[in-house]
Amino acid sequence: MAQKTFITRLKLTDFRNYAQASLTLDGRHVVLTGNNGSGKTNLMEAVSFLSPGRGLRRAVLPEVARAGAAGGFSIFASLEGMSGDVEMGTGTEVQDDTTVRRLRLNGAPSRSVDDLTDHLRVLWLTPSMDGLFTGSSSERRRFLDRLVLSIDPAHGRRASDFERAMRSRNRLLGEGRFDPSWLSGLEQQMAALGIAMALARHEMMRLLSSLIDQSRDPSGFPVADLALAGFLDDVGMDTPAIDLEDLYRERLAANRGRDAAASRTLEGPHRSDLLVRHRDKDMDAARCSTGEQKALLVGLILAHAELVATMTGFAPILLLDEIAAHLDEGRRASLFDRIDALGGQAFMTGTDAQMFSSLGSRAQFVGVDDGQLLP
Ligand SMILES: Nc1ncnc2c1ncn2[C@@H]1O[C@H](COP(=O)(O)OP(=O)(O)OP(=O)(O)O)[C@@H](O)[C@H]1O
Repeated sequence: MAQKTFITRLKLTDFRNYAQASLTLDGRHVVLTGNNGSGKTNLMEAVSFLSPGRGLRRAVLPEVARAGAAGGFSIFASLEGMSGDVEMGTGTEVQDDTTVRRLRLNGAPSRSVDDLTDHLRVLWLTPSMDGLFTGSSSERRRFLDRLVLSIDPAHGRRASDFERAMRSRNRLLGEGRFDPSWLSGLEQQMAALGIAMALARHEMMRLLSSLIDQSRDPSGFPVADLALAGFLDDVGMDTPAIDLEDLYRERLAANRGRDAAASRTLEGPHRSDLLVRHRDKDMDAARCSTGEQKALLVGLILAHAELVATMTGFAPILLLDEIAAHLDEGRRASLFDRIDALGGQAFMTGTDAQMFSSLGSRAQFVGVDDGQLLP
């Protein structure tokens, strides 16, 4: 059984609609209830900032600090993490009109927010992800990359380095500078990084699919069949990585003219798509009903949380925004049982505490009222 990671204390300053707020937690699940617009999702967003990136809303950093606050925001958390007890402090500072993210671990400044992954994995599901299957492939790629990142933290660096090399290549091609020595260097980098990204995504799919196949889900969330498409579909990812790299590099070199005409690189991991099918209905997720899509997504997130727990040995922190809405009592109860069985700390929100009654003493209930926390 995976060990638990959990937050014991949280303190927010000038974060969204919170001027000052603090919360002491005892390791149980946390149910946040309150009216619309009271600050439930904001609190979850604060927890999501305890992982690299821009949080569960993919926020533009300057917009996160409380409107009217003089500087940036700050979040302090004490937690029992993957490397023992740790104090985390993160937030923003405004320097010369630029907002920069800061991180302190146990009081010492940290080089990079990526260091957060030494201590904690935070996964989330929010209503804004409801359109994942019908939305653009870029949203599904981002979703997939977040899944990969939680078991392979180097994935984020690979993806941003690939993007940088691709942008440079696009710029050279756009300016008509076909100098092979520059282009070859960039294409070499793109091939190494792009194939590493694609292999990491495929490995994630393989692990998640096998876990989904093995687990018999008593809560009845539908089984999803997962596949990747859109990059090197004609080759197959079981080809040795070195051959895949050579092949992709050769294709980039051969397609310079075509890419220059299109003003972008037409082949690469930036064009991949995650394909999800409802197994029992044998139907593309995008064609399933809204409720079925939501159920597929919940099933995927829970399977992913189980995978993270298995791979890291630590159950992740889960942020589940409005997860209980639209579920009947029986389904809700089995969902809570499955969340509980993960062995981690889950934060859940809803407007009505009654909806979470079957959690009983397994959860701490916290009221949220206009940027105030009422434990
Ligand atoms: N930077 C900010 N400064 C001050 N207030 C903000 C800021 N950003 C968002 N808000 C406010 O936070 C509130 C939204 O909070 P949040 O999304 O957490 O609500 P919620 O409790 O999850 O509501 P719902 O049940 O409707 O989802 C809104 O009133 C919004 O105006």
